[in-house]
Formats: sequence, C-alpha cells, structure tokens
Amino acid sequence: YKNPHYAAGRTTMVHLFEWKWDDIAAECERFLGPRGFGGIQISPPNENLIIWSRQRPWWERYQPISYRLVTRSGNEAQFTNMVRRCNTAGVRIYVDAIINHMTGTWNENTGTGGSTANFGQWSYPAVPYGRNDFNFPHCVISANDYRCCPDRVRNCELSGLKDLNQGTAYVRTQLVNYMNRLISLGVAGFRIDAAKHMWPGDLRVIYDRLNNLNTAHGFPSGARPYIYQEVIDLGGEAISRNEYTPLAAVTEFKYGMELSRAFQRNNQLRWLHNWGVGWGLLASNDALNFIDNHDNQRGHGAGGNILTYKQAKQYKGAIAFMLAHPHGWPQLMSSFAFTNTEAGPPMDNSGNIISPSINSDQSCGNGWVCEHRWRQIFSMVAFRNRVGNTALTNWWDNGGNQIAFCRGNQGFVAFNNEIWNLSQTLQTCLPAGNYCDVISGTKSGNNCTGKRITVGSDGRASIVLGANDYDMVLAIHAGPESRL
Ligand SMILES: O=C(NCCCOc1c(-c2ccc(O)c(O)c2)oc2cc(O)cc(O)c2c1=O)[C@@H]1CCCN1C(=O)/C=C/c1ccc(O)c(O)c1
Ligand SMILES: [Ca+2]
Repeated sequence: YKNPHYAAGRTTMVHLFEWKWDDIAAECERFLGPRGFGGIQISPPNENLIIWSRQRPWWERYQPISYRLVTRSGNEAQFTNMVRRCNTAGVRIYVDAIINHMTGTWNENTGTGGSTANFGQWSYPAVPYGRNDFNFPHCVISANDYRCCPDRVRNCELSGLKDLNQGTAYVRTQLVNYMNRLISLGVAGFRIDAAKHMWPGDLRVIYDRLNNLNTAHGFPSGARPYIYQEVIDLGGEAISRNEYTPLAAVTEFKYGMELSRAFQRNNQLRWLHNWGVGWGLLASNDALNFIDNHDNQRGHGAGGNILTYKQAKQYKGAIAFMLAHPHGWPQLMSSFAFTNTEAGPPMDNSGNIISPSINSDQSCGNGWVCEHRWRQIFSMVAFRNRVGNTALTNWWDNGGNQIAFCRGNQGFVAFNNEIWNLSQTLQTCLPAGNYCDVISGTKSGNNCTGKRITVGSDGRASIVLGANDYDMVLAIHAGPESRL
C-alpha cells in the first residue's frame, strides 16, 4: 500500500483541489502528462451535502450524503472519462476517500446528486445507512480528547459529523464496495481522510478487502492500491501516526511545518543537512510529504504558519527543496485564490464551479492559482524525475542560510535565503559542459532565457544567487530541459 504505482520515470503528485473532472482530463493531456507529473489527488467524488447557508464552503465536500459519484466536479461518466484519459497520459488518479463519517446536522438536507437524509435519525437512505451503522452512545470529540482519550477520538463525532462504525460487517461492506468501484474505474489509490478517527484494526480489514488495481489501466498484475492516511500528528496527542504506518503510508505534516519554519528563517537552512528521519520525520517510504495542503493553507490546520502561494518566493524555495531532496513521496498543492478561509472554489450564481482559464503565458485565470504551472515548480518536477533515486552528496553550506547539494551526477541545486549574495565556486557533480538554470528561465534552442552555468572538467562551477534575485534557488541537471 506504500507504492504509488506511478508510470516509469515519474515521481510527484499534485492535488488539483476542487477541479472538475473534465478540466482534470484536459490538464492531464495538455500539461501534466507532457510535463512528467506522476499523479493527481482529486477532491472527494462522492455526493456531498449542499450547504448554501455557509455559501458553499470548501469543506462541504467533506460531508458525505452518499457514495454516488455526483458532485460539483462532475458525474460518473465524466469521472470515468477523466480516469481513462489521465491514465492514458501517464498520470494516475488518487481519490480523497471520506470513510470516517457522513454529514453534520444542518438545516439543508439535499446532496449534490439530489439525495436527502435525516440527520437526527442518522438516516442516509441513498446508501442506505441507519442508526445501527453509527457509533453509540452519541458523543462529540472535545479538544482535550486528543490528549487523553484515543477511544473518544475514534468513536465520537469529529466536529459534529455523524461517526460511522467501521467495526460492523455492513459498514465495512459499504465502504469496500465504494472503493472497489473506484478501483474498477482505474484509480491508483486513496487518501484516507481523518484516518486518526478510525481504528487501525478496522482500516486493515477494509484495505485488505480492496481489489488489486485494474490491469486494463496499465497497472502491473497484483498491484495493491496506494494508500496514504491523513493522520495529523505533530506530537503531544494520545494517538501516534506510528499506529498507522504498519498499514499504509501516512501524511507527514511535520514536513511542511519544519520547511515553512526554515524558509522563513526561523531555522537556518544549514540544519537541513540531515533532513529526514534525523528530524523526526517518518521513514521515506512511509511518508506522503507536502508543504501545504487544502486544510492547513487556510491557517486553522496543523502546523502554525505554513508557507503558501501567498509567500511566493519562500514557498517556491521550500517546494524546490522538497522536490530536490530524496526523502519521501512529494505532493504539490494546486489552489484557488482565497482570502476568506471558508470560501469554496470560484462559482457562478447557481453554484456551478467555474473552470480555470489558461493564459497565453500558460498560467491560470478565473481565480485559480495553478501552482503546478509555475515554471519554478514544474521544472523541479522534471529535476526530481531526472535524478531518480541517486544519492544526495556534496552538501555545502555557509554556516547559515546558503546551502547546495548534488544528486548523484544528475543534478545540482543551490539556495540563498540570506540578505546578501551567494557567489561561490561549488562542486556540481555534473559532467563538464553548459547548463541552463531551470529556475530563472528555460532552455530555448542552444541558449538560456535565464542564468547559464558552465561546469568545468572538475565538475566545479561559479554559482551566483543574488539576495534580490526573483528566486532564491538555482537548479541544473543532466536532462534535456537543462543541459545544452
Ligand atoms: O472549524 C471547523 N472544524 C473544526 C476544526 C477542524 O476539525 C476537522 C478536522 C480535523 C482537524 C484537526 C485534526 O487534528 C483532526 O484530526 C481533524 O477534520 C475534518 C475532516 C473532515 O473530513 C471534515 C471536517 O469537517 C473536519 C473538521 O472539521 C470548520 C467548520 C466545519 C469544517 N471545518 C474545518 O475546519 C474542516 C477541516 C478539514 C476538512 C477536511 C480535512 O481532510 C481536514 O483535514 C480538515
Ligand atoms: Ca470515527
């Protein structure tokens, strides 16, 4: 359950938060496939409660009303079409699976597919679920429960959401059937939302009843779904992510928290020389890493002040470090612009999601940020693909906020987060020749639109990163995007 099953040579996942299925299919063919992205996390595809009273907040998609594949992102036919087209383009699909709970209690009671429910009766006829399928006695998780009471964190309601009992045969069958239907449609795996709120023993039973991936979509026979469990654990709680790593991969919230601190100068970059388990991070193969995610980019999630697209220069620095460093499986966030942390995606007066527009410079419009289309970010996806599993070697730092390192003889990257320039002759580990810095520009013909680096026969090169340069990163590699 710890292998994403990316197509050969691909390494990185992007969360296309709130994108519609037709737009994702198009993005696979026009951008993500050609640019070597490995996979996409999609928003929950199951029917959710419509919450107009809160102006269609982003979190209404985390209030399931059924497992019908009808949401504002599209219907089952559009979902099927997206998975087929993305797999054909070499890009895998991972489903955000909400199996801990159903809805909270609201005045509204209609879902995105027209289903209704009676929350007070714990009745969800479109599944169907009734009172016996939810935990009893009724209780709501309090803040203190996270520290004292693992049973309550699992068996009580998370912020008022009706809490399913994954311990019963009937609920397990409903959940397994839902996930196996998605596997048959060609998905490569699942994000298990709110995994901390479910018993590891129940999850193991459910995972083991999932089918192998569908070989008709290019997966090897016997391939198990990639499963990464959302366990928010920054320490100090009664429940540890180590209860979940024996089962499958786990979201590593410490990753983004510590890198956000370092790239905001609350830690010197030099201390990243032993980045990995030395920093208390999960083992590489257990970790799904990210800088920000849909929840903590809005500030009330885990980890304090997390870097987002709003602090562009530092964010690109942290993202570049994540993609250049060998530890773990990286996930990129791709957002819509927001100021109100409750706001949902760009929508018209009827509540339909507005598609991202693609500008002539390949950026997005209509309120979509499309971080994955930023040159500094997609170039580092190609860098990560190129360097593969080569080792991190030749770490250099200035004792402060200037660092650099090699990946085998395939890649070299340097960072300057000081308020003065970096100007050094450094070992790049690359073959002699000329390279384009893929951060400050691109290769065009036999020239570079950004910095051009000449590597000598000893592998050394003059590396200049001005404190006031547009970016704080310089990256060159042996692939065609960089090597002249
Ligand atoms: O103030 C709120 N919630 C209470 C504090 C955040 O608690 C939530 C956590 C949560 C937070 C911290 C933890 O350590 C933890 O174990 C769980 O996980 C969720 C997962 C869901 O699928 C749906 C939810 O409504 C929540 C949620 O409310 C607002 C209004 C309701 C939704 N919401 C939110 O803030 C929604 C947050 C949300 C939604 C989806 C997620 O996947 C997620 O991680 C957080
Ligand atoms: Ca639960």
